[in-house]
Amino acid sequence: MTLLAFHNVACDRGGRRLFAGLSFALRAGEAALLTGPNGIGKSSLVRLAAGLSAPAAGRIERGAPAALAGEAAALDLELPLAAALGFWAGLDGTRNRVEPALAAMGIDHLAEVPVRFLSTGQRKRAALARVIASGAGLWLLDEPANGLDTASVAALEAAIDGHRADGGAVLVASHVPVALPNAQDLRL
Ligand SMILES: Nc1ncnc2c1ncn2[C@@H]1O[C@H](COP(=O)(O)OP(=O)(O)OP(=O)(O)O)[C@@H](O)[C@H]1O
Repeated sequence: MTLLAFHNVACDRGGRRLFAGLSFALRAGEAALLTGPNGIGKSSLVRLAAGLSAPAAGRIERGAPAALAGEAAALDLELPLAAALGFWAGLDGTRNRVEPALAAMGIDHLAEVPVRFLSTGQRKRAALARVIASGAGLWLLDEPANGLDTASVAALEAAIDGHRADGGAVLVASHVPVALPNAQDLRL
């Protein structure tokens, strides 16, 4: 089953063409690592994959719901962490996944701490826990290792491995090495 496919996609931003003719597909269990210099268009590609913007040319297919972890954590700063994640999980119908997601990212001890008190790395881990708890088949992770300590990068890698083993697919844009066994290499 194909979870994400780009067919001859072009992307324009601010009236400038960032890339064109891009085709790739992610099937169940697959991953792609997206790399390239600053400003080349990695985040723009991830936004296209999420359906947050439209391609200038070509076609994008999604075969499963997508969950995006980008620059902002998109969590209510005033709520305790578990409740902030629970808000999204409630919309996704996956409240039972919040606790295991917190544990997967090693932040279960912070469940009752308001999001505004979390450190940069803890917020990043919380944003990743939100994706893990979403139940979405397609994970779109834009610089997921930014601000993470070594143990948290390992936790992220383990979560990705588990998601792929469950038939999910993952697109990761990263400047920092993230171990993604047998991943497609997408270089912009
Ligand atoms: N809303 C926007 N309007 C106009 N130009 C934009 C907009 N968003 C991004 N751009 C431009 O599009 C280009 C690609 O940006 P993008 O964020 O996709 O790059 P990136 O490869 O993810 O970079 P980095 O490695 O620095 O995160 C940049 O030149 C950026 O200035």
